Amino acid sequence: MELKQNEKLNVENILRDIDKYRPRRRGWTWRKGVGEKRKIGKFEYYETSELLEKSQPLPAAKSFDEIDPQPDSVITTEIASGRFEDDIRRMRMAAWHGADHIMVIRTAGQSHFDGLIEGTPQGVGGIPVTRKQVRAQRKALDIIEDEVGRPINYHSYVSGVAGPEIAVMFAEEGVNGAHQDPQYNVLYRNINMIRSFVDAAVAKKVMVWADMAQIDGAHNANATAREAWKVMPELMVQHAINSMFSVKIGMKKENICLSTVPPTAPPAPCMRIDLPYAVALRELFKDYKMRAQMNTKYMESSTREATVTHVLNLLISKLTRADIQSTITPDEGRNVPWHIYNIEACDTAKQAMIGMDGLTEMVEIKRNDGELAEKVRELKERAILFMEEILEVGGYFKAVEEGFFVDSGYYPERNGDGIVRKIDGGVGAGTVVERDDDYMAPVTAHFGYNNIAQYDENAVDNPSSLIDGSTLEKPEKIIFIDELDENDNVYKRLEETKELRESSLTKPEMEWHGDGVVLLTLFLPEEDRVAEFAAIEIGKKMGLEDVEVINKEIMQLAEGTRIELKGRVPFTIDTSKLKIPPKPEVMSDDEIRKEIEEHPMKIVAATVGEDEHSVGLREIIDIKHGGIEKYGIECHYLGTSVPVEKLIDAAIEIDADAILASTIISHDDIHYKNMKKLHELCIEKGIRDKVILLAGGTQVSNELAVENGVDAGFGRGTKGVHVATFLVKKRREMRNEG
Ligand SMILES: Cc1ncc(COP(=O)(O)O)c(/C=N/CC[C@H](N)C(=O)O)c1O
Repeated sequence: MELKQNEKLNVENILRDIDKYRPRRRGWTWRKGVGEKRKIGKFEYYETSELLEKSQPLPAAKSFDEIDPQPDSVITTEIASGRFEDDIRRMRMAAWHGADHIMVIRTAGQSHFDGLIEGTPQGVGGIPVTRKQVRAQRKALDIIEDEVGRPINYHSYVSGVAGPEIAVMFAEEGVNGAHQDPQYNVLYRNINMIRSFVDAAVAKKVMVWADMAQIDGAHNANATAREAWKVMPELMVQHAINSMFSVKIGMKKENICLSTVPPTAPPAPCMRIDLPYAVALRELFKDYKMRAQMNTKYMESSTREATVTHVLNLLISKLTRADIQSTITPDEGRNVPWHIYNIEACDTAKQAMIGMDGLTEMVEIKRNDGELAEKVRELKERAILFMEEILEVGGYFKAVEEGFFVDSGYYPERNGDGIVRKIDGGVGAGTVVERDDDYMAPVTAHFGYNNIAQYDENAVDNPSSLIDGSTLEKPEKIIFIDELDENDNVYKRLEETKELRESSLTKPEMEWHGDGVVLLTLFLPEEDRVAEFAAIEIGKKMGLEDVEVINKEIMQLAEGTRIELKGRVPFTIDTSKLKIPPKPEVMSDDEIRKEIEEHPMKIVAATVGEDEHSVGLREIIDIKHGGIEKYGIECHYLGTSVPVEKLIDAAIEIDADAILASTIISHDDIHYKNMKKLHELCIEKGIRDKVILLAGGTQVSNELAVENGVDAGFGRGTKGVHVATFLVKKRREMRNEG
């Protein structure tokens, strides 16, 4: 299957023969071309990776020859709608916007499932990670990565009481990365610590076989702590525990990624708190990879505020190191992430990192003296003291029993309110049993005593040879279960949205195909409670259903409130009935230049009426902005607030081929009234059939301009080439008629 950029990804094709799909590779892929300087467009870049074959550049790229430089860090987007089939389209959007690490959140509470879930049930706040859903998404990512031209890493979570089973399924299905950190089970899911660490050892051993990248769970302490900056010493200890445990299991350090989050956010002086921590961490763990997370703790419902915080987080990444730059959607503080915000998050990371390309060639941090040096040293000392105290009390399990972790004190200060777990408590307590002497498991990547020799000396290094290969060698041995629930499955869900896929009907969506959700931003000159309830009324009167205010920001307590409202539209739009005007044709620069050389052209131009705006017209004329002068057209610019009469007299005086009237102000439709006046006065003066009349401005529509007598109207986004093309074509038409 190959994707065509102007065709939608067909989910049914992905599901077809899904039971026969095999992953194309194992393990994690870092970006290529990192460390090489490269010229992209007119610029030299120091810290980029190879370009994509296909991608969606930033909006401003239209002023820079549509270049789309790719940062050197892998960029992550987290996807969590609960319907994997809808998420596949979002993955494609994210890949086009530069994401090459797709992290799929699991459905709420899957950590407590003590086995694999099968089929394709719908999830909540994430998908129930099942073999079929993983397989379908990895298969989809194969064709998406072929389309954009860069490998994409697929990632989810190995945790909970079914950790080892998930790890094996991920290894079988070609998953490229996973969170794995037994501390997560213990602290946040209250799973018995002995069970968690034994499971983690088994799971990590399988992840080593699959060459998966591992992300730890330290960021959770940041998110859980009362005051996030207080747990900085502890975070380094948590990183150390999981990293060294992983090394002991055989995981290579370049696959061990520390999940590090800048702990604070404005209005705290966050750079002075977060930067020392980032420096200390990277120095202590210089042989490991850094997975820079963006702050999720201090995110409210303002996407703007979250984005600014995230740009500050990216500055820290650029000043220190980020092998993986994970993005958090700016709407995570208000709903399960929507497509548009996954893409905003990817663009924020790409835009900021490319904008800061090579920054440290000019700016370096004051590492050896002053506040930073003191803070770095202090953080390292606190972390080492913390680790030493763990050893003193008898090790990690004892320390957890004594509530060492996520205490609200800034270690060694302790407030006694840390998370306490008992060695013999929690989910799965007492479920770890000693292996019998004759225990043997004929499987690959087995952790611990396997006693193979007593069965076959030759199989010691290859236990699965006893059963002619395990599923890791013989994927045909995998038991693929298609569906378990005749109602809660992808086919039923696809039935619901079939009409939107197979007809010309369409609906807006934010999270799921056909959900009808739209987002409105409005301002009400009321205090926030009044504004909130007035906004809901407005949404209802507009015919929206399930109207909900998802963000409100006080502009001033009495003067007014900014509201963001979401609601559902109950209707569809039939795209076959839309009247879509043809895109303006554009001639090539050479073609236009040749025509003007053979038939010189003169124009007069001005901003008419009482209108002082000149920028737009200058962009259309001036050679600097790619204006029409660059084709050799002789332009006579009369300035701003020029009366229509004066503009016509000038055109007559130089025998102009065309008059360009710019008109930005649109109060009381003055722009169309000036166009009508221009047209009628040219008729009065007897030149209307000899001169081309063009009008332009941000509020101008071609239909209304032509209705008011001019030959064409040019609105927002018009470039010189559009105007020059029209002038050449219209004059040819007039010459043929003449
Ligand atoms: C080490 C670890 N294991 C498992 C899970 C998930 O496990 P459940 O299925 O119990 O939710 C997590 C979750 N972290 C949140 C993702 C964060 N937004 C991130 O980008 O890292 C985790 O950190």
